Amino acid sequence: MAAAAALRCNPRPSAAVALRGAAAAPQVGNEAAFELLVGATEPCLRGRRRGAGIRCQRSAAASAVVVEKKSRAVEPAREGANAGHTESELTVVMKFGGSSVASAERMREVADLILSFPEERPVIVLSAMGKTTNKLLMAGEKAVGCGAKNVSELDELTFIKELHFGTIDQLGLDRSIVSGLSDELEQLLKGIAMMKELTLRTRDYLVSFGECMSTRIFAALLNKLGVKARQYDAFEIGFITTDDFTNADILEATYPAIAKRLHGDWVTGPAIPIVTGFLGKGWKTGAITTLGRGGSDLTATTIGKALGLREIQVWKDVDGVLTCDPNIHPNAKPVPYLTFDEAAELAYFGAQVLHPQSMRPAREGDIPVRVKNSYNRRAPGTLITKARDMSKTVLTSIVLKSNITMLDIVSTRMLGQYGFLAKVFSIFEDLGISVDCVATSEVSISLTLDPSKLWSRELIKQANELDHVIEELEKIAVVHLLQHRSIISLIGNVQRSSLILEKAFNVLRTNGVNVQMISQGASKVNISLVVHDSEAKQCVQALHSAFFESGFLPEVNDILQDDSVAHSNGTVYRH
Ligand SMILES: Nc1ncnc2c1ncn2[C@@H]1O[C@H](COP(=O)(O)OP(=O)(O)O)[C@@H](O)[C@H]1O
Ligand SMILES: N[C@@H](CC(=O)OP(=O)(O)O)C(=O)O
Repeated sequence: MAAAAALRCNPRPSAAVALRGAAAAPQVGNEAAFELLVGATEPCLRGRRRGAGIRCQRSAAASAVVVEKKSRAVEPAREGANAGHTESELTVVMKFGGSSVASAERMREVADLILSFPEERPVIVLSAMGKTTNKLLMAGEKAVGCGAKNVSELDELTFIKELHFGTIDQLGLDRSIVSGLSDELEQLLKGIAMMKELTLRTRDYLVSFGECMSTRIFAALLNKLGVKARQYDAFEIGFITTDDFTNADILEATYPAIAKRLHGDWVTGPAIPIVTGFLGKGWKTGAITTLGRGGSDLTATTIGKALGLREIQVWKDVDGVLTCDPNIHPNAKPVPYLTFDEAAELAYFGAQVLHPQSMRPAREGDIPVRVKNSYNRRAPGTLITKARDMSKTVLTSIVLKSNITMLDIVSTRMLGQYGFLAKVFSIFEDLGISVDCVATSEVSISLTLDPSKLWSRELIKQANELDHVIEELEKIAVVHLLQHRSIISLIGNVQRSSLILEKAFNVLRTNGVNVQMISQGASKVNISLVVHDSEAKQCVQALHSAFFESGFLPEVNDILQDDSVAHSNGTVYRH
């Protein structure tokens, strides 16, 4: 890990540039759109400098792990069709999640959506189709115990094959695009069945088939439509990660590597890059890694920073980031603007809509992120930028993270007061466990364990690991383990914390809820309240009604009622 850390170098902020709106462009025919997409002759003056995000020095070690191999790429149908138009640069990255590309019909829709922005030269990042990742994981779990001869009959494998081959048939494409991968997948499942074991490394290899198949199908579709596209597996073009299977971190060497590859290919033969989201390559093992569930958002922001693009767009199945999870409250409303800090906090504390780490490259590269709805293109979505006018903002969004573990740690006074806090945190450091919410006094600490780390390492399931933490802490303290707790995070303007807390506690008292811990992050955008799981949903619903539906935040409602959205350069367009 020390060597991995050495590969990182400090990101530099890049100069802000004017934003051009992603206003709905007039529809054009596919051929015309193709010419516009890949054939514009003028240099991209409005965009960012290419590779603005790649100034980091590449160490010898980093160079050694950069993968330049070209393989498994679907070659464009019209190679060379735009020779002589190589001055243009890629402008945006557009990421489409599993729900956006869940079927043949959705793939057609997404192709049409991309072509409706003929002025853009996009990099496309795709997730696996629909629920493919879940199905692959389930197939792997079942394979462990089903015996090699029964693998072909697994419902999940049948589902995955039918989904992908069915989509190919409906789109009029050639089954050979994914037949090799489909065979390889079945072989892998047989291997798992024979070994009776599914390691984290094998899980990552297993789930990679989802993105590898969806991108091949989509690239072939665009090529069939006459729009030159080229498929890329992220792990073959320089996405270098730590070897933390199922939750790998992107290493700094990634930025220059992917900028070189994507830009280089674009210049020599323009074709829309279609890149697998979610996947990388472990720098030591050379094996396929994944970036944690929902990791395609991070793939997109990494590409945005690497290429210094004008904008990063993440297309979802909701009208942007909402005031709370729509599954908890059906009246959740889109939030028009967020800062990177707000979005990062929101994602970190459990809003499924964005990957927890995805804001980091965007913030480092100062590249605006737009969250849009691929099912409702005209909805303005959410624009996430470095700064925004917070003067009228009180609360932006309410986030719930359930089933977290809380520890109450009270000193036995064996150590001095100074030593106590240091010792407690050194135990977490030694065990490699992050904590998120913390409240302390001189002799006691309440804390919650980092949910994102818990998910990836399945710490709760691995009771041994939790026991180990407690065992170590009990050498210096009395420890109470409190499970089935929820963190309710109030994301907004903590400069107005008294107002937020007054309102929130009023609501909670009215609902008879006792808050077990409060923590106000140094980031100044988040107040976290810990309550029991059994009360959490009801609390979020009551808080949402009080803050967003009762006229308490008239200025927010004013913004939401206005169907216009302002861009960060101050221009406003109407839908
Ligand atoms: N605050 C929130 N705003 C928007 N969506 C949210 C929020 N919290 C949870 N969600 C859920 O996140 C989903 C979108 O995220 P995700 O499924 O990862 O999208 P995709 O697969 O398209 O990338 C929505 O369908 C919604 O159910
Ligand atoms: N397919 C992966 C990666 C991903 O980003 O998916 P989505 O964009 O659909 O959340 C997952 O399900 O986790």
